[in-house]
Amino acid sequence: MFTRSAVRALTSQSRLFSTTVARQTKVAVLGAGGGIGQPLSLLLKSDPLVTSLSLYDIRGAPGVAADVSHVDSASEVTGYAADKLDEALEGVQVVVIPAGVPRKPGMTRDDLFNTNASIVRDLASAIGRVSPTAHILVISNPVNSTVPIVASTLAKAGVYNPSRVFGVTTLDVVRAARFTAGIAGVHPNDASITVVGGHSGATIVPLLSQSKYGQGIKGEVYDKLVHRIQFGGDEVVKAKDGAGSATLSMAYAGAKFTHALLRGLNGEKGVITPTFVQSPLYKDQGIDFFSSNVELGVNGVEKIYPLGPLSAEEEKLMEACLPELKKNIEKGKAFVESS
Ligand SMILES: NC(=O)C1=CN([C@@H]2O[C@H](COP(=O)(O)OP(=O)(O)OC[C@H]3O[C@@H](n4cnc5c(N)ncnc54)[C@H](O)[C@@H]3O)[C@@H](O)[C@H]2O)C=CC1
Ligand SMILES: O=C([O-])CC(=O)C(=O)O
Repeated sequence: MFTRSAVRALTSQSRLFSTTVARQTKVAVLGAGGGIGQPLSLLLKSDPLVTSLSLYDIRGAPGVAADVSHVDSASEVTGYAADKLDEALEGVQVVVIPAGVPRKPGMTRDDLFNTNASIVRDLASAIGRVSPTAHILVISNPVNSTVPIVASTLAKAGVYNPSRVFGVTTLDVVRAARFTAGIAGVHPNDASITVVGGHSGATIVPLLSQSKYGQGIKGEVYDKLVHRIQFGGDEVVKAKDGAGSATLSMAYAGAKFTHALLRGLNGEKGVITPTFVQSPLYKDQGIDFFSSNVELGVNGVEKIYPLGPLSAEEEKLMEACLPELKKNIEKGKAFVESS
């Protein structure tokens, strides 16, 4: 006999992987040995839309692969050591990248740029060479810069397709639903919130006014909620006290976004979620990449939705978001230009 909370847990589990129809999809995780990479690999092993899982890291991927491969789902798992990147990328349709260093207390995501920019550039360059038509899901921070780095690296190699490069901002969406549901006293599944902009502090803009349960939250409670959504990452960095940043919730969010993309690639219609992509929405202000609701389909990005009506508070949040986002994007592009 299931308790009510057990039934709820099963229901939300089935929300993570809501489809059982399978097609042949090979997914690679680059950085599979890390804090995100390991649980993400486990979750992807359980995804019925993944038929083959290719796990790569400069350290430890064969061990993670041996471990995860014993899980009794249908997919095949192979691990690749540091010198086997090209083999890991052979024939993949989707590449998820959580490779790179995480924050310590007192650091911003931008402080990771110097280390992670070259890691992401070199991985993108290998993808462009070995699997140029793969869909690339970038988790490595700072996402506002690493996504332009991937795009510019592929463009330099002559293989860039903007429909196939995504910054994973799903953790912001997951947090927004969880935190809003906590205030409204409802299940997070009912409190879905569109989060737009980018993935760092002020560039994270939750559109609470467009949500049934978000729109009633006002005053100090609203301000605190917005701050918590924008700085949820810092909350985890502080609590981990030098041992890294969000890994488990990020693995969940990464698996959720990957599954959404696989549903779209599988031909399902109406798969819509926020993600950071090359976007026309603020192009007139010199901002080429932006996160908003995107319909995912057989080609990757099928349709980029406009933001819809914003409240006065959200207009102000957007004013703070845009200049910072623009700077982060330009920094990423300039890095590849000068490489
Ligand atoms: N997009 C988002 O919402 C989030 C992004 N992140 C970011 O994800 C990244 C990874 O975080 P964690 O897993 O906690 O770090 P971690 O240090 O635990 O794992 C990173 C892994 O990347 C591997 N790696 C380093 N260079 C590599 C290369 N050239 N090729 C392949 N693998 C390589 C390392 O060996 C390590 O196993 C960080 O940049 C972090 O800031 C973290 C949480 C949320
Ligand atoms: O805060 C960090 O550095 C990791 C991250 O992106 C998040 O948790 O949102």
